[in-house]
Amino acid sequence: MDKLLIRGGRRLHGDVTISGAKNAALPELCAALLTAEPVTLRNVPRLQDVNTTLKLLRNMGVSAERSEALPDQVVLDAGALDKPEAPYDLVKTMRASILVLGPLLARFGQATVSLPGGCAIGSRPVDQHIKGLQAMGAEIQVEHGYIVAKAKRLRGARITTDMVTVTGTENLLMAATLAEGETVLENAAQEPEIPDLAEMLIGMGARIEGHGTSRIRIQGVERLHGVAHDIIPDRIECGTFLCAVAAAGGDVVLKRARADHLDAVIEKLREAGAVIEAGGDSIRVKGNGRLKAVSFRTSEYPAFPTDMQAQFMALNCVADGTAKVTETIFENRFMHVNELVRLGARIEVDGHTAVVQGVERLSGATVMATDLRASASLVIAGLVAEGETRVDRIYHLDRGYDQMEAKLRGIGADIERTKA
Ligand SMILES: CC(=O)N[C@H]1[C@@H](OP(=O)(O)OP(=O)(O)OC[C@H]2O[C@@H](n3ccc(=O)[nH]c3=O)[C@H](O)[C@@H]2O)O[C@H](CO)[C@@H](O)[C@@H]1O
Ligand SMILES: C=C(OP(=O)(O)O)C(=O)O
Repeated sequence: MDKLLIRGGRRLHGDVTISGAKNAALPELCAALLTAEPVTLRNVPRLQDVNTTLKLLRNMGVSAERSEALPDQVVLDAGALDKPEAPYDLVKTMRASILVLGPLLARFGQATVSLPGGCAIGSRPVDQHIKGLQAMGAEIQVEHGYIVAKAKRLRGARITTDMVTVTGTENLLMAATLAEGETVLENAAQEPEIPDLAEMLIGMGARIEGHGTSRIRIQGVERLHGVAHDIIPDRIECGTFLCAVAAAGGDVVLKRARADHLDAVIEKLREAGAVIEAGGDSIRVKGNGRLKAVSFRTSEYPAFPTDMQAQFMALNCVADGTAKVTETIFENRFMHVNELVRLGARIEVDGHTAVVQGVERLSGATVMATDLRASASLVIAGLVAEGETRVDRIYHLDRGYDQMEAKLRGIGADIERTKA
């Protein structure tokens, strides 16, 4: 099993190109199910989750290939789909597989999708996806671990989800594009990946207004057509590199980055003492000297993202002072704490809050990645720790970061992938 070996203490210099967003790529690959015409996605990141999604779509009879000449491009064709099913074996490694449910039901009138099950950061139910599709007229049974959904044709409805849900909003948005009449999604998620998906759907002929706000209106159409769409840059990958440079020190330009998608994180980094200069499609970050510990609370966009909580906590571990980190989205997203403590961090967890008392230095050790962003926080901690840090179980990292260690090596980090 692959591990990362990091020798800490190097400052980071140079530039890094940010990849396409995982959380936009996954729903957008699934959106290709909504049409019988070819769909081209550009700026598709090279991630395990993308590979899993392509495998899932191929298993249904969709042709889904990366272009050999242009490897960041994927061409999908769901014209010959013959099996509207997502089996457990493919779904279990990736919760975002639930995103095939809305499109399959809307275009084929039926879908059988395995329930995704729990995962390390929390129980993550999909009741709101089901409730929304039922409001659109779907008959849904949950049997033998599968969601079995049927609808002759979905019909528009007004749907208010109990909480803000990102993939829930995406599933219902995709389903509504082919429903009969108007759908209004209230309490919709506003994460940048939602307007990106909506723009792609509009390019396919969908009629959508209000995306990027908490009320999205969709007028259903009879059919959608093919499109070529560019995926937005990954704001979480970008935020991860911002934290890494701020913590390790140095001067790095992140290219193909969207500062306007990261306002809350950039504000906190500036409060900590990092220098951040936002350009048109790049961000320059300079870290010089010890940062100040900064408290924050995760919440829905545009507030501080839960997907950046672990990485910013790593930075707080070596900052001056004490910070309170409150997680409000997932009930079990502090799994990195015990591993950071193994590196010498001082952190106490009380319910949804972790109190981090900054220390002068961390010391390298062997640690274990427990989920995707936890892995990234351990990499950041390894970059600032004295001596060698070995991060085990990095298949979590590979799920959502495109060649992270190569990108870090490119800016001067001493990091390598090993088998031992
Ligand atoms: C592929 C993708 O885009 N993943 C992101 C998406 O996950 P995902 O879409 O799974 O997360 P949600 O926004 O749905 O979850 C928010 C909260 O609502 C709860 N909930 C959600 C749906 C539901 O039917 N019932 C329910 O109770 C969840 O358990 C969680 O506590 O948004 C999360 C929150 O920004 C991010 O951390 C993930 O990176
Ligand atoms: C939690 C995450 O992803 P997923 O929803 O795909 O598990 C994440 O990207 O941090």
